Amino acid sequence: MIELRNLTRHYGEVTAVNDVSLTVQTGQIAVLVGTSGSGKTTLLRLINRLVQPSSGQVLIDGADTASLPVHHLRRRIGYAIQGDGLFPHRTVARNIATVPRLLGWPKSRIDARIDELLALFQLEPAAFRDRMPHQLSGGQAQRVGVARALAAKPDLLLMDEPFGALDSVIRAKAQSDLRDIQRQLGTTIILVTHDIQEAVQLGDRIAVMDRGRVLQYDSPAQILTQPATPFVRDLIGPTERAFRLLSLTGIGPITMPGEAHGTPIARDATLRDALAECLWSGRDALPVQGGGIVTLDALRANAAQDRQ
Ligand SMILES: Nc1ncnc2c1ncn2[C@@H]1O[C@H](COP(=O)(O)OP(=O)(O)OP(=O)(O)O)[C@@H](O)[C@H]1O
Repeated sequence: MIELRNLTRHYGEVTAVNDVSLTVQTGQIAVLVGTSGSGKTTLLRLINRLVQPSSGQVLIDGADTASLPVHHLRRRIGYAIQGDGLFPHRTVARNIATVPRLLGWPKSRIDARIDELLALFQLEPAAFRDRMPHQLSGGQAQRVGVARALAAKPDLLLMDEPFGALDSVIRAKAQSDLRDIQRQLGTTIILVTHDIQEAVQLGDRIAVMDRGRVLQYDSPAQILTQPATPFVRDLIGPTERAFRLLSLTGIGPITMPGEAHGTPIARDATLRDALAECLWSGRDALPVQGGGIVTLDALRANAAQDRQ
């Protein structure tokens, strides 16, 4: 569990982070969103002490990080940044091995970990181990960057706009890969993004920041349906919120017995997918793969219920 207690950081006249307190449970993803200059990156860097707090504390599993040597802390906390940050003159394998080597892991353990992570990120180890970063696509380099951050099995992974440089197709894939990998490894993640949809899709909790303060720290559904301030409401986009909310729920709960025509929708589709398919194909009901149907009426009733 990560606890931030009254964290503040001043830069001269500017208060980049202003009295922030929040808790991230082990194995959860917390996403920091907010306008440019709201303090997201500074808050992230206060956690691994790339930036020193003016006041306040960071506790990991109850231990104040101020009492830990900085190098020890950085090895327990993975850090992945936009544009991957790979060392350009080191192979993929050497990049991933950076922290395990610092920790003095035996070579056999490091080699096994490199292959395990490459396979996890769907990069064939034999083909990618010895490549140089310039021989990777942007999406592949990004995955290697995240693999490197995870190499020494950190308690916590900090990610600063990790998918910012990717196109929307690769970005969606990288997001769902991250979710899967996070579930498999149980890593606690704190992630900064500008993209509200990314926050809604990835976050167990979302912290909305403005001028150094956290205005609301809640589940995506709470943020969407009960924005704490007009700023939060505007940031999540009043015209988009209905669709964002639909994207949080699978079709399972509204699937009912019945028959419908046309191409079936996947059983793990979201309510948003189902609505889009109804609108696109001009159907009032969709068959669901494996049996049952989803109707436009049920989608509408569900959306009305979520708003209450
Ligand atoms: N090293 C620094 N020296 C002086 N001011 C700084 C420094 N780092 C950040 N700031 C200021 O602190 C505030 C918060 O910056 P920060 O980078 O944390 O915001 P951000 O929300 O991550 O922004 P962005 O989304 O644009 O990356 C800004 O006003 C910024 O100018």
